[in-house]
Formats: sequence, structure tokens, C-alpha cells
Amino acid sequence: MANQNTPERTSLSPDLERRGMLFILSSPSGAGKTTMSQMLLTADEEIKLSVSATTRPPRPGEMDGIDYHFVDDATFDAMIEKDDFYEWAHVFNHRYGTPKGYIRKGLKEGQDFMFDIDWQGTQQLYQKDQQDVVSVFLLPPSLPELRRRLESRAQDSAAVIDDRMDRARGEISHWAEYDYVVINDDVDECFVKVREILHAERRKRTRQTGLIPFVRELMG
Ligand SMILES: Nc1nc2c(ncn2[C@@H]2O[C@H](COP(=O)(O)OP(=O)(O)O)[C@@H](O)[C@H]2O)c(=O)[nH]1
Ligand SMILES: Nc1ncnc2c1ncn2[C@@H]1O[C@H](COP(=O)(O)OP(=O)(O)O)[C@@H](O)[C@H]1O
Repeated sequence: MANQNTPERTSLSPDLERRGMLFILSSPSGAGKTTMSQMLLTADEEIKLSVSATTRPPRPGEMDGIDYHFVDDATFDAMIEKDDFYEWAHVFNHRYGTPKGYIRKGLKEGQDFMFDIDWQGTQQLYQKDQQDVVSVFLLPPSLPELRRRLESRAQDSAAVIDDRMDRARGEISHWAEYDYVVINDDVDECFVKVREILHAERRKRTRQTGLIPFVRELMG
């Protein structure tokens, strides 16, 4: 069996074309989206991260263009003006948005993208492209554990952590809008579940555009 962190190809066949997928991970802050998305990106060479633009300042260790495109308010305004965003939203007193160009081009070429976005962005992507969106909501095992994770990440001030905890219930209230809900208790078990979802969704008949010519040929 392949090691769970080893890159692998998961296409049914390299010859079969399929539609790219918009794979969304949402959760209250601290429940584990970044952890899960990094594990999936390491383990699976067929999915790329959609790098959002944000007006929030970088955390220690975050890199411009890798974790986010860190922009100022004027630049974000200009991007809205130029219709550069697939979707954007206000979250925690900052603005976050998904730049369009890169995603559109990739999807056409059958590339899968992972989105670490909130429920507002998820709703907007569903409105634009219902067929290609797969959404997963991560729940923490408990609220005290959620606080413990925010504190253990040690990258936000006490006031920011309090604010995120205050908003957690509101974010959790959107759980039923998602295709899948996974409780992130043990990190490795959660990863296996999220990866199973990704693999199964790739095999959906409607995503495999190469099936029609394949079956035609199969049937002679
Ligand atoms: N709608 C939308 N939400 C985003 C985007 N990028 C990030 N977010 C969400 O903004 C929230 C705050 O993200 P961040 O500041 O990185 O904090 P974290 O969730 O604690 O890692 C999270 O719920 C993210 O999923 C985006 O492009 N669009
Ligand atoms: N299943 C888990 N058990 C324990 N700690 C976890 C688990 N998942 C994530 N963490 C830790 O919790 C903190 C918040 O996780 P992170 O992935 O940054 O959350 P988010 O991106 O949703 O804000 C990080 O320090 C991370 O290492």
C-alpha cells in the first residue's frame, strides 16, 4: 500500500479525460483546514492550492504567493473593480478573495483545486459552478479543544483568539450546507477520510468526460 504521504496518481486511466474539481475545505478557525490541505497537497500530485488574496497581515512563517497573496486595501479594491475575483468575502475584519484567472484556466485543463475558504465563499462558488464543486466541512471534537488548538498554534494574540472563538458557533451553524462533514479528532484518521472523499469524487461518472469516447470504442 502507498504511504499516505507519498505522491500518487489516482486517475482511472491516464487516457481518460475528466473535469477539474473545486474541492473546498471549510471549518471554524483552528479546526484544521490548513493542516488537512497541506497533508493533501503533499500526498496528492493532482490537486493544487487556490491561493487567495487577503488584506490580513501575514502570520509568522507565512509566505506571500504561497499561503496567500497579501495585498493592501487599495489593491483589493482595484481587484474587485477589475472583476478579478471568482468570489470574495469579509471575514474577521479583513477581506479574502479567490483570484479568477489561474483557476479558470486550470479547470479547463482538468486540474483539481483545493480551496480553504469560508461558508460565504462556498455559497458563491456553488452559485457559479455547482457541477464542479465538492465541499467538506471540518468540525472540531469540542469547543475547548478548538480553543486549545488556536492557542497551541501560537500565532494570534489572545484578543484575536477570543474573537475567533466567539465566531466559531456562527461558522459551525453552516455545517449542513456542505456535501461532507468530517470531525477532525485524530489528525491521521481525519486525513484518510478527507482523502477518500477526494478519490471517490474523482471517480464520479459525470466528471469523467473521457468515458463516452472510451465506452464507444469499447463497444466497437
Ligand atoms: N470567502 C473566502 N474565504 C476565505 C478565502 N481565503 C481564506 N478564507 C477564509 O477566511 C477565514 C480566515 O482565514 P485565516 O485568516 O487564514 O485564518 P484561519 O482559518 O485561522 O487559518 C477562514 O475561514 C478561511 O477559510 C477566500 O479566498 N474567500
Ligand atoms: N487533529 C488534530 N489534533 C490536534 N491538533 C491539531 C489537529 N488538527 C490540527 N491541529 C493543530 O491545531 C492548530 C490549528 O490548525 P490549522 O490547520 O491551522 O487550522 P485552520 O486552518 O482551520 O485555522 C495547528 O496548530 C494544528 O497543528
